[in-house]
Amino acid sequence: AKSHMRSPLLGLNGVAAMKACYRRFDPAAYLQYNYTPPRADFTRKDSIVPWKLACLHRAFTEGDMSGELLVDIGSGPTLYQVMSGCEVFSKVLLTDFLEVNRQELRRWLQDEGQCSLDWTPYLQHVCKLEGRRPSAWTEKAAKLRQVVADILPIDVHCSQPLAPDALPLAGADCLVSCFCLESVSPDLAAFTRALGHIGKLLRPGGHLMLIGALGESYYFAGPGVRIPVVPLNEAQVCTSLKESGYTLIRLEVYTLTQDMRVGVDDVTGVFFVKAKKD
Ligand SMILES: C[S@@+](CC[C@H](N)C(=O)[O-])C[C@H]1O[C@@H](n2cnc3c(N)ncnc32)[C@H](O)[C@@H]1O
Ligand SMILES: O=[N+]([O-])c1ccc2c(c1)CN[C@@H](CO)C2
Repeated sequence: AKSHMRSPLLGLNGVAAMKACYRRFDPAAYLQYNYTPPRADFTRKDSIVPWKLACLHRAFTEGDMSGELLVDIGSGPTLYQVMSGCEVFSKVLLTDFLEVNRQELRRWLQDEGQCSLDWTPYLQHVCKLEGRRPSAWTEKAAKLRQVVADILPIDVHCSQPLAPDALPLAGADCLVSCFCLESVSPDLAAFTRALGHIGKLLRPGGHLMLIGALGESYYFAGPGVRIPVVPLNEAQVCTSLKESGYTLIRLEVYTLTQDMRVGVDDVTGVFFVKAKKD
């Protein structure tokens, strides 16, 4: 007899259910949905990706950074989030939960084979933000390939998200994390716990750059791959940061215009946080 259909997620705890969802994450589709026009349109001032790159550029270059090691938490298949930081820190570690994403990053970094997205326009845009001519993008690509030391597995729901020997004892000097915590947590409490877990990877006085979704309850990570998201508002982000031992330096918010809502999620805004670990 046909075994009755059982939802694969029933009976799993919230974190396990989220991990089951991520088994269907499709890097190429994810990049197509979020990192091509209109959301990544460098000819438009109101496009989301240029806004994110401007926030990161300012945060990394306003003179309060120190140290050598930058760690990106939940990198996914994207590199934009370290294109400013790679000029400030001598060592960058990328991390992700899924091997398919780590493979995507490795393909670009080892400059071999077809990548799912051409990062050239991103490199050129960040060069422009740095006052360099866009043709310097080849130098920035070389810089990025030179400073990225490794691409590591990570699980932000573990109290120790990385392998024990992944970081120096003192911890990282800076963390960046974009659209990870709220997209991998079953609820606000788990989001806040994960924020605390990654905080343990950061040295006291180190900085956290956090980009995330506001008011989002789901997103598609491929055709029919619907992933639940913890819907956050600004106040919850600030409270979670405080509860997890960070001091807020700056919070900036981007509100999506109608044409940025392309049907791949129900996100209403994007937050950028620069914070310092107490
Ligand atoms: C929405 S994507 C964000 C990707 C990228 N940082 C960006 O800015 O677009 C969320 C990422 O979190 C990763 N992820 C899923 N579960 C995770 C976990 N338990 N710990 C850390 N990362 C996880 C996924 O593999 C995915 O790459
Ligand atoms: O507009 N964007 O640049 C952009 C980039 C990535 C993501 C979103 C929006 C919204 N959904 C999240 C996953 O929860 C992923």
